[in-house]
Amino acid sequence: MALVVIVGPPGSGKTTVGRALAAALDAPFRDADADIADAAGKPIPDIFVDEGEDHFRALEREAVRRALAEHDGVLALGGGAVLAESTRKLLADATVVHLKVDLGEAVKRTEIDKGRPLLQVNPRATLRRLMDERLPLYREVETFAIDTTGRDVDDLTAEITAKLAVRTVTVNDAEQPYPVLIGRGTTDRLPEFLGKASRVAVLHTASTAPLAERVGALCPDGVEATLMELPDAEDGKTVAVAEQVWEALGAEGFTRTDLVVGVGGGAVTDLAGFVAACWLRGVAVVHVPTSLLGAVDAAVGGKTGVNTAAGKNLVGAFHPPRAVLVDLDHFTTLPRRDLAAGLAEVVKAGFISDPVILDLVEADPEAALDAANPVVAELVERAIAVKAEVVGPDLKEGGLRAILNYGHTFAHAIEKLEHYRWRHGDAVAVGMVYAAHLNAITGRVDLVERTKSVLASLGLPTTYEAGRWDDILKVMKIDKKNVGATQRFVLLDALAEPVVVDDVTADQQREAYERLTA
Ligand SMILES: NC(=O)c1ccc[n+]([C@@H]2O[C@H](COP(=O)([O-])OP(=O)(O)OC[C@H]3O[C@@H](n4cnc5c(N)ncnc54)[C@H](O)[C@@H]3O)[C@@H](O)[C@H]2O)c1
Ligand SMILES: O=C(O)C(=O)C[C@@H](O)[C@H](O)[C@H](O)COP(=O)(O)O
Repeated sequence: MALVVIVGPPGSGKTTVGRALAAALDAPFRDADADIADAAGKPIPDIFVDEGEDHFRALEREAVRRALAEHDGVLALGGGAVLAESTRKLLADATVVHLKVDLGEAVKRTEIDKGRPLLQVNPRATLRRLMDERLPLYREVETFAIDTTGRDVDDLTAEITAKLAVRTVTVNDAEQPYPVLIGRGTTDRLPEFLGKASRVAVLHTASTAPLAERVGALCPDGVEATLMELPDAEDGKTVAVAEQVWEALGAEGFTRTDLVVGVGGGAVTDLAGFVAACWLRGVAVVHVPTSLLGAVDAAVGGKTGVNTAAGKNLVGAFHPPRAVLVDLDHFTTLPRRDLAAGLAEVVKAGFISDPVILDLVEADPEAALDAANPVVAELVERAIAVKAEVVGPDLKEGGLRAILNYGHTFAHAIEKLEHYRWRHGDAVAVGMVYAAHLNAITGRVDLVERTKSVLASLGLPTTYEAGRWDDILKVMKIDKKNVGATQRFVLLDALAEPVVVDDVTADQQREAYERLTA
């Protein structure tokens, strides 16, 4: 395992929690204070008495340097170890857990311990001074912080273990690479991505209001969070709603260094990204997707936009986020139908690039529909990895990115004809069946049955109303992929071999519709 370092003030529980964490991770535990005492051949209070604090700090720097180089497991540092700049530099690349505790509880936890030389006289005042002095240094080195006040060791260990399991996919955007954090509790990492913001606009809907409150509360003193509630789903993805948000930003005096945070499904993150792209010609946006679809698709890649009378997503901008915090805990409140809709885009990633996704879903569709099942984490990470590989080199859809539109030509037509009342993922599911028929009709690959069966196993629709071909064709003719009057489709030459083609005839298109609706 990789090294995990525990820091924090006296009484925060570094040794106790460190030991429990090591046991939970089945990894060795090491205590830097014990190393110092071993090296000196006497207990730490005796070092303070005999040689003084400066000598102790020199021993500590060396003990920590050695432990960081040698140890592979959990390492607890003494409370003052971060005072050394050389130690803080060494911690820059490590995973550092900062244990916090409030003063009253720290006093209680330390008062019976006579092994703490700095706390022998006036412990409360001394602890307060040490905590005030060292807090900025713990913050400087922390990967994340956990408040231990009033909590038991098992509870703390479970939270730290979950936070350590966070995976990061980096989107190598040409202008500014950005991280997509995937795991449980990633929402709490927001403070790392505030930059120089003194104002944060948290955009959300009624369904994500409690979470938006929590996100606002993560902003430290000096950073003012304003919550802005949007109409739900596609009703929020309009120019009129964007304009209301811009007016609110103006009233707040929102500047170029301030930050927009989108907390919600794909509709919220699309709107939040669009608002951020246009305000002052571009301010930073961080996405906290709360739907599966938002996490695996909408929040990643920098496509932002609104719907207009002309069609779906026809007005928008490419505006990559500063970071995406995919918190798997949020999916547990998603209705099954919305989980399934998100899985439609996951399955799309399987067909265009990563067939292991299809194998996983086919092996156990019910597990894929259970937000608490570990397979969901794997599916999410795989789908995001597919998206990151595509949008990194091609933000503006100059070529490769079009493959992400597999199934979407027909899907966007359904969405428009249904006045955006269909779930996006449902429409994409039907669109992929249409694309599968086109693959077969144009002599490429026959994945029709596999497509229908994997989607149906998730409870997704695989067919559409008959008798609407003329309306559908009309909408497909204004698809964004088209070049002039030439329609372009994303098809598959084989599984995971997508291709963008411009020679699908009118008869083939109609035939695919007939087969879809038969
Ligand atoms: N920008 C892109 O690259 C991209 C990619 C895919 C989709 N999209 C867009 O994303 C939108 C679809 O996203 P969506 O499927 O998330 O729809 P959505 O945002 O409308 O959310 C679906 C429903 O789930 C609710 N919801 C969200 N999170 C919840 C939670 N944790 N618990 C309970 N309810 C919750 C919402 O309030 C909403 O009612 C479409 O507008 C689509 O065009 C954009
Ligand atoms: O990110 C992309 O590029 C995609 O095409 C992802 C699609 O899954 C997504 O539905 C996107 O909203 C479609 O974009 P659009 O440009 O076709 O509106």
